[in-house]
Amino acid sequence: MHGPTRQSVTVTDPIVARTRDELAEALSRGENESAVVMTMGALHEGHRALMRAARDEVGTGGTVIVTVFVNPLQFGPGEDFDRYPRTFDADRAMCADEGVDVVFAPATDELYPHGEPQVTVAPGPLGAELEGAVRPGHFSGVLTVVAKLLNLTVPSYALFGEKDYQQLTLVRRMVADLELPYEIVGVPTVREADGLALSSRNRYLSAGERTAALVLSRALLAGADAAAGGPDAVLAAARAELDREPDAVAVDYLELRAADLAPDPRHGPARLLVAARAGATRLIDNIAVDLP
Ligand SMILES: Nc1ncnc2c1ncn2[C@@H]1O[C@H](COP(=O)(O)OP(=O)(O)OP(=O)(O)O)[C@@H](O)[C@H]1O
Ligand SMILES: CC(C)(CO)[C@@H](O)C(=O)[O-]
Ligand code: BAL
Repeated sequence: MHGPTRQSVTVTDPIVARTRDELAEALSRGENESAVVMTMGALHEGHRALMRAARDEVGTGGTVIVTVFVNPLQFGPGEDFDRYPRTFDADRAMCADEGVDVVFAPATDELYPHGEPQVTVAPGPLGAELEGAVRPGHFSGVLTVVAKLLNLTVPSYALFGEKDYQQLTLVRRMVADLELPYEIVGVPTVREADGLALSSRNRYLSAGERTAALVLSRALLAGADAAAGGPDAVLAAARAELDREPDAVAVDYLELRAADLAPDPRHGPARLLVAARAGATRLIDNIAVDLP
């Protein structure tokens, strides 16, 4: 009898492209479909889910690209651009683990060689609501860099997490309104076992703030569970959960929107969204709600 044999797994390092020329050279090697996952680095299991979904889209013969770029254009003054976690070695290791083919990690002046761009993408009215109301200019910065990264990576698919639901919605709208030839794929939110949505910013939280932050997912679940009672019941149930611990977090908004984020949904698929600060850390989360 033979004992168990250990299967050896070969992990191939992805090509790391720092310039647009290196990216073009790396992409010229792949002949099949490609998929891109755009990130700001500090990768976690949510990003891993996006990489796996990307691989599912293109298969083993396709090319999976991960971009790592902390985009200054989407940060306002006083936000955390300077202290945003930069963990490139660990990020590259996760990409290798997931069989990612190409990591595009440009410096700021590679992507913005003429400084701040003169021509940017206007996100429309939704860009000034919810996150956009708290972070003016944020979605113009996001959509501008997403458009640039789409056009540099030229993927068949681009994957975005539902955790940033407004971002996903606006990216879909940009692609539709500007006739961009890319398919946008949304990926469900990955959570810790206790419900907290994974986020690179979770690492800013103290133990007490992390516990306090759990009120967000509890409020969303309470809201979704109350869907049979209609929109007012959803909001009341979520609000009651937040009010149970008034000092846990400082809520920026709790809103129920249609699935496309139009205001005041009455029936059908809707989305309950929340944003709050736990200490100095801003967190967002959302959940699907099925209104009768
Ligand atoms: N928990 C998650 N589940 C699924 N997708 C996620 C999750 N967290 C982030 N993503 C997605 O990963 C992509 C890159 O996001 P990003 O690098 O900003 O990570 P993040 O954790 O959202 O960081 P931040 O803390 O800055 O919000 C986005 O499409 C985002 O929606
Ligand atoms: C899409 C994105 C990578 C653009 O900088 C960023 O907004 C993010 O990480 O969600
Ligand atoms: N995850 C969204 C990017 C940002 O907060 O700037």
